[in-house]
Amino acid sequence: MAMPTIKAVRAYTVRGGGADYHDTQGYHWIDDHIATPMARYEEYRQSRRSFGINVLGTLVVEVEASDGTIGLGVTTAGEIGAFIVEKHLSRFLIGRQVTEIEKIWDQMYFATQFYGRKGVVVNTISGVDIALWDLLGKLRGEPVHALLGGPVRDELQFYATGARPDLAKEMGFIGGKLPLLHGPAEGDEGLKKNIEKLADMRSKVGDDFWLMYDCWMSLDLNYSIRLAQKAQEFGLKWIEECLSPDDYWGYADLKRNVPKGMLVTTGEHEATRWGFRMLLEMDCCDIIQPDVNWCGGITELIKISALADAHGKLMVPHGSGVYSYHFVITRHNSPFTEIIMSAPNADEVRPAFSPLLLDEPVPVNGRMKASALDKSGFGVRLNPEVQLHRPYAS
Ligand SMILES: C[C@H](O)[C@H](O)CC(=O)C(=O)O
Ligand SMILES: [Mg+2]
Repeated sequence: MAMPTIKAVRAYTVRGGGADYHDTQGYHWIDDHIATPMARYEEYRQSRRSFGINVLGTLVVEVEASDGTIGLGVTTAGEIGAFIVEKHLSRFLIGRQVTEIEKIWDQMYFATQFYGRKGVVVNTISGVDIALWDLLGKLRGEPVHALLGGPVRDELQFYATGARPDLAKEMGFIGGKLPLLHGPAEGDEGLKKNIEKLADMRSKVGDDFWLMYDCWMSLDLNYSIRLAQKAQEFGLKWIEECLSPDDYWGYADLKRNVPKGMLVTTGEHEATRWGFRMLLEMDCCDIIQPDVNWCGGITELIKISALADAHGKLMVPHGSGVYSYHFVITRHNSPFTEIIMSAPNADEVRPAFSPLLLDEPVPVNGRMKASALDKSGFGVRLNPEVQLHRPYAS
């Protein structure tokens, strides 16, 4: 079957929410005194926005085929990403068959390797890759999950990340992941408060509900082990992203030293098959958590997921809403998935990319039927009311 070719690539930026879920305004639990690597500086401890966690903003990529069909991808990369798409990556797309996804990925990655490999460049590649999968699905009239081999189960199960696991339990989720509030710079007093918070939440949710701590790269090995040991009494299911993503050796040590039964997870700031190969071969964790928006997109996630499977590990993606759902439903080693509670008080379920995308399905009672994903491509569209800016139109 002759497929259309790619006729245009457009990159837009958006402020105030969308893919960059840290790009919030006013009070939001996600910006409220959370432990970070910058919390060693008192002036950056209270708010993550104070050190620029929201500086990138959202990148929207549109890839248009010769028949006018448009594939859409969004990610965290903002204006830098828009520059990379329009000035560098578009040359690997214009005039190509829309089915050339693997070759386009390879060319985007190796052409940017001298200034890329991880971070904002791979976020940007991910956004383009997602738009290509969306376009292919739309042209074939199939959901992306069908292109990936189809569902292996009838529904997705979710845990919720946010400040209120007690409310998440009432909403039907299988677990709640709390942000760790205090890091090593706040000493033993902070450690005590972290444990009190967990104990309080455990008393509210009962014994059978999963509770996890997200440490967002903010700890050192010793603090992580002490936290894990003290948290065991309160049934902490996993301890997440304790250390710098570059400290593979520290993660391997941590995994050997947490209490038996407690899981170590990481990977949301890791990228590509090579980064995840390090985590897997060095036995750094029990669950890897690539973010589809940041790890290289769907094309790279296929490889990362297979590597994890071959190592007997689970792959439970970080965030990325509908882009994760289409993948998770197709893989046995991804038995559940995450939703980050984007409501400021974590008291209601909102679509991950709201208000930027329309038609994104949300879990109901902590679950989502596979049939909710049965639309062409990723089944989402841009909200016409959201203002887009195209800084580098070529
Ligand atoms: C809550 C965490 O600090 C972060 O904002 C989100 C995250 O790491 C996760 O959902 O995982
Ligand atoms: Mg995390």
